[in-house]
Amino acid sequence: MSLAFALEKQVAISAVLRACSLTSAVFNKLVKNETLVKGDKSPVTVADYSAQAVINVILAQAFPSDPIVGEEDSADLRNDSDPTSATLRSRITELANEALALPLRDWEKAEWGIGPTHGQRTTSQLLDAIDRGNFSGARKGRMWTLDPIDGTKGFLRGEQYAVCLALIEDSEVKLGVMGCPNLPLKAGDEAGEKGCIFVAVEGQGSEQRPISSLQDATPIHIPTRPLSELRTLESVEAAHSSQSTTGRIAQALGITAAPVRMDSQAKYCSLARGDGDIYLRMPTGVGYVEKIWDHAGGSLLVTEAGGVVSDSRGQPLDFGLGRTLGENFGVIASGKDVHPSVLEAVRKARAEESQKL
Ligand SMILES: Nc1ncnc2c1ncn2[C@@H]1O[C@H](COP(=O)(O)O)[C@@H](O)[C@H]1OP(=O)(O)O
Ligand SMILES: [Mg+2]
Ligand SMILES: [Mg+2]
Ligand SMILES: [Mg+2]
Repeated sequence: MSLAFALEKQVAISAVLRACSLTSAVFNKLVKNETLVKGDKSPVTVADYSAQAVINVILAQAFPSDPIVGEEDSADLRNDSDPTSATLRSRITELANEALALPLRDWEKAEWGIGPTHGQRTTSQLLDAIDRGNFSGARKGRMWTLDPIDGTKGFLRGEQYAVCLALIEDSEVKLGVMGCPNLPLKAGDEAGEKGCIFVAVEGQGSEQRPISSLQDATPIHIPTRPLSELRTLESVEAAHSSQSTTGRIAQALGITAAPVRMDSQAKYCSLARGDGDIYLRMPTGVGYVEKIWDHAGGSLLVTEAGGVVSDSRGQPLDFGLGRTLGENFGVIASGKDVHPSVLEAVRKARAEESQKL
């Protein structure tokens, strides 16, 4: 008898790996006019669009009736009066076709829409594939959620980013697959091999595999450490999480080590394998609403590694509200044993901040 979600896991790993090979290749060749600035002022590159196209083509072929909540849409690419738009479209077509046509690994199946035997997809088919990600989310039923490049700013700096795909059923995350092409296999080993994929399935645990050697799955667990040795993990971008609030929380916990800052869900991955202990994401108060694709896979990876993920009030993240997590109360993730102390420190930090107002 095969384990639950065995096929979904294989397809998701294949899709994420193909997207990772694309994003790694693009980074070295990205030229200036291949980045757009979206309505919310965040950057998006040809790599984000083509990675979403690749993953959505594969999901559509393997699971044709599954809806997808994906970050990107093709609206900015369909502007016929803008010459940049045409350049981006042809680059995306080339990149996505290249990644889809890569040779099949021994466990991959051509019926997932991949491998050299499939013909080239047209630009129109690929833009439509990107737009398969326009599902609005739902409390009931099955859906995928995709962030083709989480941490686009990290990607552009040559630092951390993650290709993140998760399967949700009835608001619960069942499967998470995250590819981190720039993450060292061992924390801090910048000179060593980079490129990890993290996989979690509900009830089956969390694992890390080297991108270069996929068969070597290592189960990962959050270690137990004394409070005095804990390190916090937070965003590089001060606009994404209040560094003054996270500083107060760390202080209330008696943590003296500097925070480990990195972009993307690589923070959840680092926490799950014990490279940091407490992921703090505190609202900056400018009305940003967190999106489900930024937390679905990472939160399952942490819970399956023995941790707890909640908002800053201790409430579970709700993946059934639509494309967003609703009102932003932040995210707090850590090992089970320290989580209550972190929530207490959050309460203390908040009280101090309100006294200062
Ligand atoms: N103002 C904001 N506040 C919080 N998160 C944001 C904001 N703007 C963009 N993001 C998203 O936060 C995530 C990265 O945060 P971080 O790396 O700091 O953890 C990304 O998903 C990024 O989107 P994107 O996927 O476009 O990079
Ligand atoms: Mg983005
Ligand atoms: Mg993101
Ligand atoms: Mg993104």
